[in-house]
Order: sequence, then structure tokens, then C-alpha cells
Amino acid sequence: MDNCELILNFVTQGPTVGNQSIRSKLKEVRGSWKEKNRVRRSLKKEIKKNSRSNDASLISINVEARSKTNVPEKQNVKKQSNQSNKYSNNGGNETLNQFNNHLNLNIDSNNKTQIISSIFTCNPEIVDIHENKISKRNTAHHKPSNAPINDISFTGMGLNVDLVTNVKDKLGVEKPTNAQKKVIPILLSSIQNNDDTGNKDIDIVLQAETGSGKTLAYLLPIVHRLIRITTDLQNANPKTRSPLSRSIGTLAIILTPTRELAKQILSVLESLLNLPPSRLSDRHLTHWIVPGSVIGGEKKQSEKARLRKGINILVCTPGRLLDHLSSTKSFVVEHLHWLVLDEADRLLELGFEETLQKILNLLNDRTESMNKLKNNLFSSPMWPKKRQTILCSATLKDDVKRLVGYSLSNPVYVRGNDDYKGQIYSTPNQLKQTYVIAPAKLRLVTLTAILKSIFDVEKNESAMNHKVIVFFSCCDTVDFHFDLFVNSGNFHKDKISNISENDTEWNMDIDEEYHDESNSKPKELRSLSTVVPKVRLFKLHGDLLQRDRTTTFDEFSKSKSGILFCTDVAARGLDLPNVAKIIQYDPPSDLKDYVHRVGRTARLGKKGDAILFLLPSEIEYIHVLRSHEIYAEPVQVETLLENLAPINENKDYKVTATDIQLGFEKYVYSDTKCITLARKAYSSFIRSYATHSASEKHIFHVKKLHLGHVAKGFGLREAPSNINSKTDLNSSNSKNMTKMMKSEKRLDAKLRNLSLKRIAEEDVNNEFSIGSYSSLLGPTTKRKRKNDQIK
Ligand SMILES: Nc1ncnc2c1ncn2[C@@H]1O[C@H](COP(=O)(O)OP(=O)(O)OP(=O)(O)O)[C@@H](O)[C@H]1O
Repeated sequence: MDNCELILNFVTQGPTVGNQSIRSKLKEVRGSWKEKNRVRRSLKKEIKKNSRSNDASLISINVEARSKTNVPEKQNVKKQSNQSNKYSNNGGNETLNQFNNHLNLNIDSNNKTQIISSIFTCNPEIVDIHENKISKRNTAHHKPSNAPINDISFTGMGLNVDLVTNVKDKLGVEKPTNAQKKVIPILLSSIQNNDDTGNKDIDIVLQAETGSGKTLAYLLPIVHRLIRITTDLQNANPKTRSPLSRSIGTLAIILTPTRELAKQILSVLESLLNLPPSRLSDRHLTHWIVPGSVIGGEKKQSEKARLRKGINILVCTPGRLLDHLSSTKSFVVEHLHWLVLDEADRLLELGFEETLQKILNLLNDRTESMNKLKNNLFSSPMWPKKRQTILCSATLKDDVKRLVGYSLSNPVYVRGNDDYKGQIYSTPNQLKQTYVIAPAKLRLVTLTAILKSIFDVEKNESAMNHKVIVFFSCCDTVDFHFDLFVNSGNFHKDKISNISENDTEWNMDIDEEYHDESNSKPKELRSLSTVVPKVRLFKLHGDLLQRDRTTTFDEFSKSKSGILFCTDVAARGLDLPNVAKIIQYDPPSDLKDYVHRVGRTARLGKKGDAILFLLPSEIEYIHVLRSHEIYAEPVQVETLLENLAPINENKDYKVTATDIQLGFEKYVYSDTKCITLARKAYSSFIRSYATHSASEKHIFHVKKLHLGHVAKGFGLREAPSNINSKTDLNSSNSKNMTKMMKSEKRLDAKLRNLSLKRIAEEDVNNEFSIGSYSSLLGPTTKRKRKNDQIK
């Protein structure tokens, strides 16, 4: 049915016979309904006859008729299929010329009529969100819930003065947050009440909102205790510098699900440990403590060598840790005293849990002998009496209880938010959450409208001083949109962005300080946008090389402004300064991800905005959010699109939106590379749609998607016919639809299988690359062989 998308791009004045419309002619007919019908039939015949000599009229008749009578598109377009096949049956490889000629044919033949893009017609009805009583109650309290508080100081909680000064100087951290206020005293409690009957070293499960400083909440007490241990030993042996050295092995392990997060934690840790000589004793108290990471992405041999020398506080990802625990003999973990599982719920998810269990079993076996090994070095009362485990995340469910027994013993549950009323998820109070119901055909232009309005310097002087993150469901859609927003501006009717040659070049002067010369492909990962003028675009997803991921992350982090297109690889834990807005262009496949995605803004008490895109068929998701005490306010799609109408030009926003959409389409059809990218993105989008959690399948089901309209969102005029070699997703007949659903199920199972086996065994962080072609093809023979060898 979508074969005719292009032809249906335009609506003219409406069907006419002579100078009169059918309707007005019929009004003139007197007599019975039979008579009227007879006249109507003959008028139709006449129109049909005319249409042979004027294609454009036929188009207008059918479109008009369809929009007035709500007749399904496919019935109306049948008559045009012969004509449209001319453009559609060549595998989508027609040249730009063909495409343009076809556009011109329509435009020229209707020279004097108003042209409206079909992106505004035949869209599904949007339930009146205001009447829906869904989100009347917006609970965005204005008092920030994750900001530092004034009623207590770090030193007041018993932390080392030098450490506190260092944190203030290096990280600008002066007052603790609520989460820190609650957790730090517990982690210090056994040393503050140092008696056999008092507090023991307790395991902690910390659930605190995103951006509430959980990292420092567990790092500060660990570093503090190590400093106290050093001073104790130095006092006992005043002549020796410090009896402790890095060769003591790993004392603390911090486990995180992604490499980016591991690197971020390591950098905070390095700042904490880079302590100037103590003001009291003029001695370096942390000189022997070596922080480090094993996260893959570098040669295993060099990781082994570093472990052999000793890494005292180790930040790592699960796969690599398991690998070293099982194969690196010189990895000393016998003295492990702290184990932190950051983003613990993610670590417990499918694919990681098995790895995690193996890690915990190995650690339990190897640290069992810890008590027996006690010698003078461990005589300080500052050492935990037993290994202390800390779990933390913004989204912890009951599943953490699975860890009780084999990792946690009688943990205390700490909630960072005082307003906790039993809800599983909570988002920062000051975060403004909105949603827009955008029909599939309007999604792309609506995204453009939002981005252009955020960075519109005419409307907002400080527009270039903040960052935006746009979340997509899979790697291929990130790649496609990145390419589109970087390159398609030149194809827009009025060159909407007034692009100059220089504007398309990455400004090396600005980036000199962190431009990585060794990076061979900088332009593919970050570039200036031609669609949103003068704004830097970045992309980040799990299919990129680790080196590229790191560079992009660092650059976006340091950049004053910019837009990051990414998958959920950037959803968790990443602390990117100055992110003002989060756009969830594709809804998350799990509610937890919603919380983590929006948590990249409104951190540490700062303001932030988040907007969620939903299709009209997905409106029920608002109920799901609401049932978890997450409230978002509706924004009308028209309100957002109105931002597109140039100021002082009295232009209809629909016309501008249409121009922009046509610009995108022209760009997509300008080159086979672009079409391929669009088709790949479309296919991956459909596939990733099938990965929504079972509890949300009734909302996000591929059956509910209008594939032709979805294709429009990728600048395609028809849905690509080959989602995979076996099934034709574009076929609208029920047989093929059933086939497609079966294929989706198989795909689901395959993905589950893949994530279980591959993620666990290879420690790939590509868990977020769901939907990418490579992740769907399954292990290659080479990979299979490699896996077999590991087994
Ligand atoms: N007490 C504080 N005062 C000011 N800044 C702080 C404080 N504690 C932490 N920060 C800073 O706040 C930022 C966010 O901290 P962190 O990444 O630990 O948050 P989080 O709770 O782990 O968030 P997420 O759940 O998203 O991972 C960091 O830049 C950190 O340096």
C-alpha cells in the first residue's frame, strides 16, 4: 500500500468537473436518491476519463476522497499502483533525477494550487490527551531532590580533612547530598563504633536518584579508611615510609556494566587519590594506593602485567573480571575488603547474571582464607571485619534479593530520597518531563523542530551553551540520523541552515585541546550539523570501536554545546555536564531505561527537561509511567512544529515542515549509500521494536505499526521490502503478516540467546546494539570458533 507514498505526497484543490466540484454539482440535482446516485456515477466516470490525461487530478481525487471518508489508503491507491510501480519496483535505487522529475511533474501540473505534503494527511487520530485525564497531575515539585544539602558537612560525618579538602578543590564538592549523608556514616560506622558489640560492617543496598552522587557515596568511605589504615601503620612504624605497597593486591573492586562508566569512576577515583601531602603529618597518605581498570579494549597481556604489579582499587566490567579471575594467576584478590556493584540491577540482568554469579563464587572461594591471612598489616581496626558489599543504582527492584545469600548478608536498604513511598523508580523532582504524541510521518520533522528551536540563537541568547542527548533504539538508527542531520541540510529547499563551506568543517581551533590526532575517522563520529546550524553533532553506540566511543564521550563531555545521538549505551551512569534536554525519540525498551535516560539531565539539583516521543498507538505508555509515579505533561505536536515557521515570514509551519521533509527525502534518494543507510535503519528500528519487554508488548507491538508511515520517518517513500531474506515486511496481506510475526518471535529468541551467550562470554558492551545488522546475524564462524576455544 505504501508503494504510492510519493504519489500521495500532494493534495490539490479537490476533484472538479468543469469548473465545479462534485459536491456542488450534486447539490444542484433535484430528485430521488437514485437519481442522485446516477449523477454521481456519471460524474465519477467523467473524472476517471479526465484523469487519464491528467494524473495529478486523479491523485487529488483519491487523496481527497480518502481523507473525507476515512477509506483505508490501500483501497484508494490501487488504481495508481501501475504508475507508482514504475518508481517502486526497482529496489528503491532510482536516481535523484527520477525522484525530482516525479516531484516536478506533480508540482508543475499543479502550479497554481497549494501543495501540502502528505506528512499531514492520513495520520491516525490522536486521542485528546487533555481529555484523557492521563497526566493532569504533574508532580514536578520545584524543590530539587538530588541537590547537596546544608545541614551537615563531610568532616562532620567523620571523613578525613585532607580528603575533604581535596574533593572540594578537585571536584568542587562541598556539601553532601542526601544519599551521601545517609550512606557515608553507615560505611564508616564500624570504625566509629569500634567495639565488638557495636555496629559491624554492614552490606548496603543503595537506591538513589540519578545524579545524586552515589559514586562519591561509596568511594569516599573506602578511600578514607585506607588513609586511616596508612596513618595507623605509619604511627606504629614511624621510621618506615609506609609498610603498605601496591603488591598487597586488590583491596576493593568496583564492578560496572559499561566501559564508559568504568572509566568515569576511575577518573573520580584518581582525583580522590591524588592527595597532596597531609597538612598534619606532611606525609603522602595515598601514595601506595594504585587505582586501575580492566575493561577490555586493550591487550589482555598488558592488563595481566598491571594486575601482577598490583591494582589496589580495581574498576572493571564483568566479563573481563571473570576472565582474569579464572586465568590470571598473579591477580591477588585474597585481601579483597570491598566489593561495589554499581548499576547493580543492570549487572543482574539477562546476560550478566551468570557471569556475576561466577565472579562472586570465585571471590568467595578466594577470600575465604582472608581471616587466616591476618598479619600485622591487617591489624588496624579500620579494615572491615569481613568483605563489605555495596549495591547501588537508581532503579533497584526486588531482584537484588537474589544476591542475598551468595553475596550480601543482611543488607540495609538505603533510599536517597526522603519522599520515598514505596515506588520502585523515582526521577528527580526538579526534572520537567513532557511527552509528544507524534504520528510516524511527523516524527522526523518534529525532532528537527525541537532541535532547531533549542539552538535558535535568535530566540535564546544562551542557546549555544548547552547540550542535548537524543536516544534511539538501535545503532543503525543512530548512524542514519547522524548522517542525515550532518549532510542533508544542503538538500533543503531554502537551504534552511544557510550553510557556508566553513560551517561543514569541524572547527579544529575550538577543539584543539582535545582533538585526538590518532583518531583516523573523526568526521564520522562528530561533525557540524547542516540541519541545525552551527551545532556539533556526536554519535555514540555499542557498534563503534572502543577507541571511538571513548573519544566521542570525552569530546561531548568537554564540549560547551552539542547534540549527542546515541543508544542506551549512554543511558546509565554517565555524568555529562550541562545536559539541558533529553529527547527520547524512540521510547525505551524497559522502564528502567526511561529513568536512567532522563537522569542524564537534572543532576545534582540542577534543572533539566526531558521529552518522550510516542506514536498515537503508544499513548497507553503514559499510564505505565504513571503507575510508577512518573508524571509527564503532554505537548501538542503542532506546538512543536510551529517553531519551524520562520519569524517575521508569516509562513505556515506545515509548508516549512513539508519542505524539510522533502529535503530529507531528496537527500536519502540522492545516493545509494544514503538509501541503504535509511533502509538499514528502518529495518533495525522494526526489529528493535520487537525487543520491548513482555509487559509492554500490548503497547509496543510491531503489528500496530503502519510500516509505510514509519518508513517516511526514515526519509523513505515506501517501506523496504526486505527486512530479512525470508520475510517480506512490506506485504500487507495477512499471510505475510503472520510470517513476519513468526519471524519477529524467532528474532526475539535469537536476541535473547545472543545476549545470554555473547555478552557474558565476550564482555562485549554491545548489549545496546540490539537491532543492528551485525548483532542480528548471530555469531560469525570466526566468533563461534573463538567461543568454542574459550569453552
Ligand atoms: N555532594 C556533592 N556536591 C556537588 N557535586 C557532587 C556531589 N556529589 C557528587 N557530585 C558530582 O555530581 C555528579 C554526579 O555524581 P554521580 O555520577 O556519582 O551520580 P549518580 O548518583 O551515580 O548518578 P547515576 O545514577 O546517573 O549514575 C558528579 O559530577 C559528581 O562529581
